[in-house]
Amino acid sequence: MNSRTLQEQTSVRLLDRQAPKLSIEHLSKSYPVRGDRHLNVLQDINLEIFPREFICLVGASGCGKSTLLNIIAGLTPPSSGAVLIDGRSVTGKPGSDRGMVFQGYTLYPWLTVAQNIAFGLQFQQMSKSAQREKVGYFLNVVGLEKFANSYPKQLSGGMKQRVAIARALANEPAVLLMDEPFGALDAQTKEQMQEFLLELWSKTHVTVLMITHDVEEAIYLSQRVYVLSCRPGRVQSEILVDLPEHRELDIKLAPEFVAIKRQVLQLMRQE
Ligand SMILES: Nc1ncnc2c1ncn2[C@@H]1O[C@H](COP(=O)(O)OP(=O)(O)OP(=O)(O)O)[C@@H](O)[C@H]1O
Repeated sequence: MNSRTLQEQTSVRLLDRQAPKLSIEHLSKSYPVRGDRHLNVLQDINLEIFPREFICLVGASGCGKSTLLNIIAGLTPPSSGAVLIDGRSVTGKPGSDRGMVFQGYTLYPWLTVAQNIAFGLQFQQMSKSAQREKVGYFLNVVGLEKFANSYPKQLSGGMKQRVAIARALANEPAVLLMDEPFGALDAQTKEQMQEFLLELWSKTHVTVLMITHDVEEAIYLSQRVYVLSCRPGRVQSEILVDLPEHRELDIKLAPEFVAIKRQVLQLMRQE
């Protein structure tokens, strides 16, 4: 089986002396429900993401994946526990250290592609020419130079998500957080976007945490997959995706890929 235990992976990292980019420590979240009862959505979540890792989080619907990502992004407060980026606690307001891409298209319809990408830059102390240069760079990275002056309604779903990713990356986040970014796309566009995302990740070296329902997508994109159990959401297991870093779509048919997929699916069924 192409997986290592958590202890084995941890010892490899200790040898590498690598500090985590993002750490979640003993994080729990509950929502008040009727009367004085509480719904425990997340319980004692602990996870670590190392610089330049691409990590996916999978789990059944309603197990708290979006809640966890929203807490990391600073959109929802945790009930207890901490989120650390580069060792510093960041629980609180959303910050440019955490770029977020959602499933729904969240572009500003009245702004052009270039203006959407530039949106966060105007709040930074950056000259207009530096902003233009940065927008040009990210338009190039996501392959949309020709659409700089188009409006979101003139773009396909995949193109809109490229713009959303470029907008998040332009703020140079420490971690890129993605919540089912390709969930609304048809199967073919989704595969194109997966290829695009892997290429982008190898170009930018950004650290990524992505939520997906799609186990195949999680394995294709990531180095490790966290499986969340339900009610309350807990880290049920962590699978190492021991596949070459450079991946073509055909790898999804390889026996080692299928073996990891079987392992993840079995873990998800166990819970
Ligand atoms: N603001 C809220 N108040 C009360 N309960 C909430 C709130 N937000 C989420 N929940 C509950 O928390 C649980 C987890 O929701 P969440 O959206 O995080 O799950 P998920 O794993 O992302 O689901 P899906 O995969 O279907 O998107 C659900 O039972 C949901 O009803």
